[in-house]
Amino acid sequence: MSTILIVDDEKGIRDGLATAVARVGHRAVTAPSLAEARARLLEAGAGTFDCALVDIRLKDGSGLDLLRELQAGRHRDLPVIMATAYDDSERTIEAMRDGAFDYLTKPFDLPRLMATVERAVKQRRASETTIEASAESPPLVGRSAAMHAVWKRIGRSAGSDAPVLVKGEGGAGKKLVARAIHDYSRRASAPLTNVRVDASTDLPELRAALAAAPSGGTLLIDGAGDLPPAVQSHLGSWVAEEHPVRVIALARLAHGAAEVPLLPELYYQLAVIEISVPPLRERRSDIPLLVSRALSGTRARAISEEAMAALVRHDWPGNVRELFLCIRRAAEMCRGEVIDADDLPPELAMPGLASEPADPYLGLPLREALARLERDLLSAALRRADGNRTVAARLLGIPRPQLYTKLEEHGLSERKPGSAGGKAPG
Ligand SMILES: Nc1ncnc2c1ncn2[C@@H]1O[C@H](COP(=O)(O)OP(=O)(O)OP(=O)(O)O)[C@@H](O)[C@H]1O
Repeated sequence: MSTILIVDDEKGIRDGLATAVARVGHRAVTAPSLAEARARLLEAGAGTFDCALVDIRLKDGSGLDLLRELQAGRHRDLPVIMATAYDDSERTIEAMRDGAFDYLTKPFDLPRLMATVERAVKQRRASETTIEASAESPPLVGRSAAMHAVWKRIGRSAGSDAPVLVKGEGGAGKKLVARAIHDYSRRASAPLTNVRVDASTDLPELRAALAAAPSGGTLLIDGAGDLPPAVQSHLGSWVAEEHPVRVIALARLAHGAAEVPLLPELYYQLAVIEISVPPLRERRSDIPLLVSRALSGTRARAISEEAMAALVRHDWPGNVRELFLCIRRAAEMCRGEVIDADDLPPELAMPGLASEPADPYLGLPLREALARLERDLLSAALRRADGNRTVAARLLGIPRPQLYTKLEEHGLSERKPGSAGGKAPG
């Protein structure tokens, strides 16, 4: 039996967690505040607790402070799982950097939480150096599970000096990730030097750039995958040697590709830590947050539901950069303070037009063409949502009952997602 320390100021959550922990055969010790948690830890021996589950926002302070105290003291081997009700990239990164075992958001997915507790109990992790907090918070936005995984890797990388390879499609946010690693590392007050390389970079140029890297800081090599093979090979040998600078390399993936175009001898030197920044189409739940970020600084204040649905269903081949540009342009186009669907480029507002020739609609009376377009959109949304109607309604930006009515109207209610299509009802 293991003993789990649960620190949360909501009684319902404390009791619920204690019951869940007891159900899998562990003993729970609960504390409603930081002060009580400190008291429990003070009276306990170093091996008393096997895992701690700590809420980040407590009435009498931050759970992160407790995490740091634990890491610095005799309980430094205690795996700490941090929890918060907020989507908060900054604190996720801080928590992971400062040695949290894992980080979970509320409301808890109980099976996942218990699996994490089990992992923590089994695998007491080694202590990590506590690093002074960096004053600068990264401008990274995201609430998807995929981005949470990225925050965690940033946090882990920030606590290490090993080379990092950040890969992802163009505009996905690789440079921002690299900056966050630097800002949260103990090198934060030293310079972050950006060296942009490409297919035309030759050996003398690369040598000069590497020789100019200031010691103590971080060297960002942007475009490592585009270098000619002989130059990649030289870079690989250089990274293998000791240098007073930390290397972070960025490699751009072609649209839809998973592999980085790097020679193995360079790849294995760089990818000691590898971070993959997912394309925006694989984390559509981040789009609304990114849109609010993009709106700040423009004269638009908000975005209509219809326009947001169009943004969420677009595939964004240019990723976050393309989304930001699109919002800035739409903000210029819009008449009032709210961006509407017709302020967006036509291929976003009417996706059928972009992916299919206009012929199926041309030549039809307008009412019939619109009905056909609506049917095509419903089919496409169902296909993209794998038949899940709640998701399809969200993609289309309409309430679920309205989706049911429309599916009924178009004779699509009984169809499987893959088979929807064909002619509009006459
Ligand atoms: N998670 C994010 N939160 C806020 N802004 C983001 C995020 N990801 C990307 N951006 C913004 O999107 C733009 C592109 O990001 P960045 O330059 O880091 O991409 P990249 O992957 O390095 O692109 P490329 O390979 O084309 O150079 C920048 O304006 C950046 O600020």
